[in-house]
Amino acid sequence: MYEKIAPPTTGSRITFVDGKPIVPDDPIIPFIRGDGIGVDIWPAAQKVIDAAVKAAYDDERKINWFKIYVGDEACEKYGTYQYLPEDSLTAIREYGIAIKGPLTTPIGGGVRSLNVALRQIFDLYACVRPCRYYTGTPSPHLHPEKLDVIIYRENTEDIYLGIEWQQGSEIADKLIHYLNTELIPATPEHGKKRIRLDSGIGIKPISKTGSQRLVRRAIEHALRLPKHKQMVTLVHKGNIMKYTEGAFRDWGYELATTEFREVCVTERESWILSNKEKNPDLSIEENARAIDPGFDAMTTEKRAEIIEEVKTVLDSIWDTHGNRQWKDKVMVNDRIADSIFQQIQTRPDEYSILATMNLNGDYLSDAAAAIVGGLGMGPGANIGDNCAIFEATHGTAPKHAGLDRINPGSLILSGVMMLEYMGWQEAADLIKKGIGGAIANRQVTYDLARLMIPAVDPPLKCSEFAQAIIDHFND
Ligand SMILES: NC(=O)C1=CN([C@@H]2O[C@H](COP(=O)(O)OP(=O)(O)OC[C@H]3O[C@@H](n4cnc5c(N)ncnc54)[C@H](OP(=O)(O)O)[C@@H]3O)[C@@H](O)[C@H]2O)C=CC1
Ligand SMILES: O=C(O)CCC(=O)C(=O)O
Ligand SMILES: [Mg+2]
Repeated sequence: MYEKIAPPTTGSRITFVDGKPIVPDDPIIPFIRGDGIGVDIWPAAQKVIDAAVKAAYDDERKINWFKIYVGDEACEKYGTYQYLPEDSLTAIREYGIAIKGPLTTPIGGGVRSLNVALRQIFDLYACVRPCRYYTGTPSPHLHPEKLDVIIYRENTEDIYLGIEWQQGSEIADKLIHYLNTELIPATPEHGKKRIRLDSGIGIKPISKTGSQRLVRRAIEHALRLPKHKQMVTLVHKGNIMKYTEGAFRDWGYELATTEFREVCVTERESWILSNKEKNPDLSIEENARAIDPGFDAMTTEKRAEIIEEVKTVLDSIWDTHGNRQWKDKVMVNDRIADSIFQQIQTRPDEYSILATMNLNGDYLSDAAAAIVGGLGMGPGANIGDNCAIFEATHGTAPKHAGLDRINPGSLILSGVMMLEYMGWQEAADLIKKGIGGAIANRQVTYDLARLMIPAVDPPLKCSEFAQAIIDHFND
């Protein structure tokens, strides 16, 4: 079945039932070392994960690692441009859960991004990136501990579909001509707009299916959080792009108020309900005026729409959500993408799960990681219904490769996410404790060392940081 690799001779397969992994005590887990700093951070992460499993379960549980090849290492083993060999895809398909170091986006060879290709091949539609603060981590913010968010980033469409045509290519020219002469003139709202003839063209598809399955996972995750963190914020630029970004928001709300009706309340619904709770005699129109301060300046139609909204909310959910019952539900709200970048800095504690389309989530996950210590502390998971691949938020950081200096924290924390996903919480908790202990004792790599006051000099090496984490398991 495999051309150049062989699975470990001991261990069992992880299987999936209804989108959930069924994990044996001796799972076989494929790993991709990764390019660039992969040579440094993967061995460090593997050592910490193995030590945590051993410390938590002694010999009752053990991961049987299966080395597979993607990226530069794959080209060495399988030949030029063999970045993504079939062997590796078969292994991930067979064993269900994998973990990987970062991969360089190759130039040539017909592959855009190996990282994106893996997410698409296995339909890993939810890119989950938690950003939480470990005490003692240096940060440019006064209160980084107030940020504790989980980004749910759609992982298969938007720019990740990568459908675009180069400026000057035959198809780009044809498409521009067709748009300028047929489609745009046939759409009155586009008026006299025209696409410049020397444009490259990219397509931004946002589907209802893709949006709702992502938001579904985000709401399900919110339901597992403590009450005060049960909140999902739909991040979008719907004020500018109604039918893609705005539709993502609308489909998110639709899902929350249908499939999750009993357990969700939207922000606007909560205003309507609480207005009536504060003043039971409030008329529908007064309530509408209170939720929309610009009410009196609106057109008659718009006012009627808001009055209808208030009436529908009170008629349909007052019994189940009124009288403060909504306070026990998952709060679903939305924020414009540019605004959320300042909100996570100025009012971080008002957010919990941020559900985003692809591009917004890419930017937001690096920015949020910066608040809690930088990319060295930014873990991630790509989750689908039959497979999951765990990896850090950052890339291959080539200038640091092979120097045993980079921070492995991001991949180690991705390992924590993997253990939690497997239900091996005790091992995950040991690692989190170890990371907290190492940082609190100022045992850190260069990235955190240079920001600490006073600076830590010399910083720990990558491998030494891994050992320090293990040494702090039992603090
Ligand atoms: N999922 C993946 O595998 C991803 C792959 N990539 C790919 O990686 C390659 C390099 O991308 P690039 O733009 O340089 O971005 P990177 O994320 O690789 O690195 C940018 C900078 O971020 C900091 N950084 C990254 N990782 C760490 C870490 N573990 N610890 C501490 N600091 C860290 C370093 O900053 P400093 O030097 O200032 O300390 C580094 O120079 C490209 O080919 C890109 O396509 C990019 C993103 C994700
Ligand atoms: O694969 C790449 O080159 C970029 C991926 C990326 O930026 C991400 O996953 O956040
Ligand atoms: Mg990115």
